Amino acid sequence: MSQDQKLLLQKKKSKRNLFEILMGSIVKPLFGDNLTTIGSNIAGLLFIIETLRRYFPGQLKVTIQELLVNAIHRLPFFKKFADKTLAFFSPYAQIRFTEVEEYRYNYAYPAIKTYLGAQVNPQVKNLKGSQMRGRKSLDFKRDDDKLEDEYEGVKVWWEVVKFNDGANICRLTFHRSNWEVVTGSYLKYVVEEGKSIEEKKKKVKIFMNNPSLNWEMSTMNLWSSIDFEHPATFDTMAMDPKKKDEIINDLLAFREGEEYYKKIGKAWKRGYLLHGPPGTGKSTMIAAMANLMGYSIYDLELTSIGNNWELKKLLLATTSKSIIVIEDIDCSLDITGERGVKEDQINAEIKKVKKKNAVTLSGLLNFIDGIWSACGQERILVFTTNHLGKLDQALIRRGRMDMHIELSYCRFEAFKILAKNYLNLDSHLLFGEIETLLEETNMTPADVAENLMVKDGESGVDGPLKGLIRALEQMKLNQHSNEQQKESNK
Ligand SMILES: Nc1ncnc2c1ncn2[C@@H]1O[C@H](COP(=O)(O)OP(=O)(O)OP(=O)(O)O)[C@@H](O)[C@H]1O
Ligand SMILES: [Mg+2]
Repeated sequence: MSQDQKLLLQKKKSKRNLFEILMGSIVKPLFGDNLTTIGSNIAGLLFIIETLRRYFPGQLKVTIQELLVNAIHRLPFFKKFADKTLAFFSPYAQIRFTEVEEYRYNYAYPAIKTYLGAQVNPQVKNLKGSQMRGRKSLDFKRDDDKLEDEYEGVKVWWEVVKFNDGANICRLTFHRSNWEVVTGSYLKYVVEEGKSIEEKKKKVKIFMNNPSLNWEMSTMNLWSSIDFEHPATFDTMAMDPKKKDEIINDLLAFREGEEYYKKIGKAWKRGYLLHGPPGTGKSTMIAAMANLMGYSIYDLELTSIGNNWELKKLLLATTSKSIIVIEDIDCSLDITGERGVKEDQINAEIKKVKKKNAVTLSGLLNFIDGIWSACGQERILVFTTNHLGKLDQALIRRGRMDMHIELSYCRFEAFKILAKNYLNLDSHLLFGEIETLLEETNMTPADVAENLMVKDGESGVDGPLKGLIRALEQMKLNQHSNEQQKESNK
């Protein structure tokens, strides 16, 4: 027999001895004198086991614990008695985290569960494995309902308790002498760690508001969502690199800005107004923003909302770390009329339809200034428009929309990014000619991109580049004849 085996045997023996001693002291009197003493002896037994459990929460064998807990739960009187007495003398304290606390969802609960689930190492015996859509790797989660954790040399014990009615709690046991560490920094650490794990796993989603006619009483039905899988990034955005860097830096500073916003006493929100002709990349930039920040998008369709109250309700149901988007703001609500813009026949028709829509400019402004500031943290608001001049100044003044971003026709700097994306080209003999033509015409990045797509049967890069030159020359001719036409009409 090896030295190790001997030691193990010795350990086992000593454990059995302790158990026998304990049991002996109880069993003997238990069956001694008469039956009337049995009740109090059972209580004594339970009391001792419960004491052991409380004094050695981590060490006691699970089977004994379960035996004890089951026995105690079947005997409410003893449980109450043991609980009260032991709570008084026990050097251990417990904190319970329930999913719902005073009728409100307890956000610490899922964070704690995520933290506990993430404590995976080779010593763990029970794991859960899963693979989410779009992921290559498998995820493993701890599947034990008990966990011993250590933080700054302090030992604590977690237990996830599932009740028959479906409610779950996470229970933390720790020595009272560690009260400061546990309630001060440890729990903060656990919740933050859990939230950051959730954050990393979170998939970016796009939410669309359901027509208010379909709403039910519950707020769950206000928005429908799907996974957001748009491939656009700032790398692939064709625009002036300096302007691009400015926007990226602004977004990143916003994300890291919690302390700064607190210091200056402003709500942690930022508004971007994207304006420019169709096909210049406004919607593409919103996708790039979402991918850069890892924020979900709430695509707000104002025309399907009945009134300002519904707008409020929708906005209050958005989560933090999100981008709330209102595309084509000039077409979404009747906010241009106040400025007396001349309307043509078609616009007048559209206005008639819009009149029915009761979301007003003041409703929207109230939201930006008031409710907007009150609803949680970290939100970005993006408006897009093709017609900056049509918008009411009140809506777009600085402070409401912090940054105005103009997306415009494709010039050479933007073209180089598209040439890299579509043809993997850094330079080419035809670039010079294209540069001059792009300066002389107004072609959108969407049209340039379309021309750079390699057509069926084409190989190499010359075909798409020459195709682009032809399209640009044609555009130049058209622009020229349009100008001549205008001149002759004068
Ligand atoms: N600046 C750009 N960089 C990269 N791709 C672009 C850019 N602008 C347009 N595109 C391409 O053109 C397509 C249309 O662009 P997008 O939908 O973003 O335009 P938009 O400005 O939102 O137009 P609209 O005003 O009509 O909504 C995109 O799918 C994208 O491939
Ligand atoms: Mg768009």
